[in-house]
Amino acid sequence: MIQRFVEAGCGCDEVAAHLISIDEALSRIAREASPATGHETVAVGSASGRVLAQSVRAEGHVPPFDNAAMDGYAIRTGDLLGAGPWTLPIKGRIAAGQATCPVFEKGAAIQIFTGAPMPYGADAVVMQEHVHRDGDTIRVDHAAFAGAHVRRAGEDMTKGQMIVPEGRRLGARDIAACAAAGASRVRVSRPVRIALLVTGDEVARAGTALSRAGIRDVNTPMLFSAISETGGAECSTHRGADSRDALRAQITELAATADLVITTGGISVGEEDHVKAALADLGARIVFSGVAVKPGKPVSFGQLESALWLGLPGNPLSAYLTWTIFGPAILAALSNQDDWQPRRRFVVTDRPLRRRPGRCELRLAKVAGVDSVGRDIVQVEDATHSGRVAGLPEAEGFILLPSDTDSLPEGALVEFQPFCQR
Ligand SMILES: Nc1nc2c(c(=O)[nH]1)N[C@H]1C(S)=C(S)[C@@H](COP(=O)(O)OP(=O)(O)OC[C@H]3O[C@@H](n4cnc5c(N)ncnc54)[C@H](O)[C@@H]3O)O[C@H]1N2
Ligand code: MOO
Repeated sequence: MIQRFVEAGCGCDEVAAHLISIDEALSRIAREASPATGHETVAVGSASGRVLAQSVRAEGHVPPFDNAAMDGYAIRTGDLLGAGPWTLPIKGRIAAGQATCPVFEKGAAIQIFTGAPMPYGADAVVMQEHVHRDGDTIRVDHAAFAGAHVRRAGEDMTKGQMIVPEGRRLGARDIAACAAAGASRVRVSRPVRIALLVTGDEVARAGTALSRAGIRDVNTPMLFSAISETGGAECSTHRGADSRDALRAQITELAATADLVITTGGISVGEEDHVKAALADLGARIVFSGVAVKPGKPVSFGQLESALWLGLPGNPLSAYLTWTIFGPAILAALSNQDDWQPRRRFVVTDRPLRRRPGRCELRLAKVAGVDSVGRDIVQVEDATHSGRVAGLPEAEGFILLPSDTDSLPEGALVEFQPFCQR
């Protein structure tokens, strides 16, 4: 196993000692965020992204009965004794879904189709390609072993077997197993209620004309989509004004019903950055304010009454990357998901890298090959620009350059976090 050689995000920033590491911020989130209460029962087909609140066990054996794995003929291997070939009369036909089966007669065969129940007395299926059929008889040239092409009752799941444990955020693979186990409805945590408040007077609503100093709103659709990708949340979107009084009123209203209020923008040090001041006015408890990460330094987290608050920077790449690092951790805590952890792995760089040390730097990256010992080689951007998003569609994730690293040779081992985490 490869050991982590430097804690990701550790160390101090060159300008602000109050910045904490990514890992410290994640552990504060885990410590401070507790589950939003409430469960509900939903159809298994609609449960993608929801967190299971009650383990799913197999309600019966799966498959429930012995059945044919191939289209062919159900036979009794005891009838194929001595040297072949053997000729057997066909005495009946069983299709998948056919509940009443013809009685199997010793020395005979029943035509059978994939998924059809095995007739009592038969112990193997000979594929139709492996017999010569002539009217109502088949000629079998090769002996079959007992159990050939038969799927045994319970070979996939046995009655009562634990299939998906409580605390799992469900994806298609879990849903497949739940459905097979007979769980047509599942008990899940209620959706996390998120209010997304995007601030900035310069940010134009989608579909409106840009003023001379206006820019397109990236954060609203980007974060709404990122939240949907994780799943298990209902997200309302709101526009925030660049005014402390207005923000105070808006945040108060949103925090009254949301489990999590996410703000973007307005958390840096400028005179026009009013989000933190508004939260301070409201008596919010700040769990952290500033992380030694580049981009995304101002990212902040706290609690206001019963709602959590995640303050993301306005710069879209900063907002996206900090959401990717911290958002799923917060959603995991709120929805009682217990299998969440950052899925970082070690990869090697495709080129030498130089940078100014200070904060843990995130650089967009994509896997571009494999080295001679099987490690993924990632193609890394030369620099991180917090306001640029044109590189996002091609990126598969980002590497984390440790805070005290100023240069790395080509082929250096670095941590990589893929996008699309649940
Ligand atoms: N004097 C200093 N200035 C800044 C510092 C600092 O330490 N000292 N930190 C810089 C860093 S790092 C970041 S990150 C930003 C964070 O600023 P805010 O979170 O307060 O964000 P805003 O100032 O509101 O916006 C930053 C940038 O992003 C654009 N933006 C905002 N919202 C959207 C949106 N919905 N869609 C697209 N683009 C958006 C906004 O127009 C600004 O250009 O502060 C630095 N400054
Ligand atoms: O920390 Mo900021 O996100 O670099 O622009």
